[in-house]
Amino acid sequence: MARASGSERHLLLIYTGGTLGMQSKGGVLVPGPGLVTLLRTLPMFHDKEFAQAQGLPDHALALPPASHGPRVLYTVLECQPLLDSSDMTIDDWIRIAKIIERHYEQYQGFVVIHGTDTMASGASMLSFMLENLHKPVILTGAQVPIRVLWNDARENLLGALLVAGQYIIPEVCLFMNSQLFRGNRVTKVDSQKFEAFCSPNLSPLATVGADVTIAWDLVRKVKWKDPLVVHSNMEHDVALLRLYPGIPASLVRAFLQPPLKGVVLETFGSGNGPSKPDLLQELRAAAQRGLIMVNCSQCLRGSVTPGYATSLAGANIVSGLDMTSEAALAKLSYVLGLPELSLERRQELLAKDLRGEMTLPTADLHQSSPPGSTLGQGVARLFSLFGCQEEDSVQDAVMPSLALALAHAGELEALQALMELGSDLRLKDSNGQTLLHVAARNGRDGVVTMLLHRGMDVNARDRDGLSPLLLAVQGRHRECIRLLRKAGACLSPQDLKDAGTELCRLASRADMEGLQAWGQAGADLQQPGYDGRSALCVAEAAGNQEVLALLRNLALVGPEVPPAI
Ligand SMILES: NC(=O)C[C@H](N)C(=O)O
Repeated sequence: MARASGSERHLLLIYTGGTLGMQSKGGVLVPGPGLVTLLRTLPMFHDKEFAQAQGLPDHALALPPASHGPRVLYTVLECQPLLDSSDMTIDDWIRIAKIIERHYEQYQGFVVIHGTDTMASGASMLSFMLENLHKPVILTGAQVPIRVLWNDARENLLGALLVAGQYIIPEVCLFMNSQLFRGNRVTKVDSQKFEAFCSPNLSPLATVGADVTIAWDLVRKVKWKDPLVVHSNMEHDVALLRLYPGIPASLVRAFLQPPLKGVVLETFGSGNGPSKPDLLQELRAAAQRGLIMVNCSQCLRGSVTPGYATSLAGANIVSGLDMTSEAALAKLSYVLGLPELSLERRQELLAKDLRGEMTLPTADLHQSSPPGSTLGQGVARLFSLFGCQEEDSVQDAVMPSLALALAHAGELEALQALMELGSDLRLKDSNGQTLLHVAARNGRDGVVTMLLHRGMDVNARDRDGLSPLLLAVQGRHRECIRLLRKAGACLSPQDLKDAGTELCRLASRADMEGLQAWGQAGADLQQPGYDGRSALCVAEAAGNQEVLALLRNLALVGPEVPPAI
């Protein structure tokens, strides 16, 4: 695969099965092959013209351009066999982790199409298997197949591709119904509604509406120097046991027998269970045999706490705090799969927050905000997020949008800091506007000065043929016009011609400020408008002495600096 340019990001879309691509056979839904063929025919998933014009290889699909951010290209990898996620096992998730490992350097992000039934388990497993993840891995799926007219498949898939392609959220996530969740925090709560998942103890990492809102303070920080480690040695002999009122001790004993090595006990309320001596005795005996147990509540929200006499204390059970059962089982499988650790060390690891899967009681989530503007704070967060990493993927994906936003807001210092980090000065937004366009359009004198010092092309044109100078004139940003003119900005012959009609319009409205801006930019005040009359004629006909004086004055003084090109 060719290396994507700064304005493109290439993702791997791994299709494992699930309802999203299912077809009806004999009256029931079964995983269906050929998803890529369908995606190629849907304009929202493939911009054929762009692919042809760019000569993209056959395997690459291209999303249509988004309003901002890089173009997302993706390649589909269809797994064999495709599975209903109810048939998936730890080995299937290990296979997915290995696919990601194999293609890790080639792609800037990964989207995994997965059935929703066990997606929370899959996302949890993958989150522990993929240590030091630097790139987004987003699982998505659907409640209704993509081939059905009214479905959630298209929006889920498109949202997952866009988020993975445009933001560096270096976690295993789950995207459904416009929300991006941390993968090991979710659980499926609805078998029918599009809102199938909830993340009971952690807010979404991102929400996609008219805008994409990312909760950067929740996104996990990455140690960029540490390489990805894929843990494929997961323990299979782990299980979940849901307690219920009156559960017999004999049943618990039978369940906890070898080869079981770890169990997640799903307990009542804040981690409670029946305090019958025979039951507690079975738990203690299991712990003595070396069985590792984790206590997770059957409640969706809240945490396990040792507040009651019925809290199963003394049975050597690790508190799962606010973990979901899916995350706890995956964590057990991971921790028990780590080689050569003592039982105590494994229990210690289980009690730690390893992948953001649980909230430690002491965690201070309300750190004081850094000073400065909201945007400045965002940049500070980003800097802390990326630390001293050398990943060019950060520059490719985050920096362009951020730099444009900073130029727009006139955040000079933050923009300079971004430049030091290596942000590309030649970047453009989806309308082909440069940072200089954006700063000039918004009258950001400081940013314009800095960009001119850095040698930006002063006469660059956007897709509509507009230059920074024209945008500064339209905004009547006099200081920007002066700076640009001084740096050699000129109106083109076409600009000069088009200016005739605009000058007449301004003269008829006695818009002194507008006329001054055009005069300062070097417009020819004699230039006739569409009906052959010049601004001077218009002012004379209206008898507006003030406008006449201004126009004559401007005509006498002439353009300040270089003549028009
Ligand atoms: N909505 C779905 O994807 C359900 C399907 N049974 C699966 O998990 O594969």
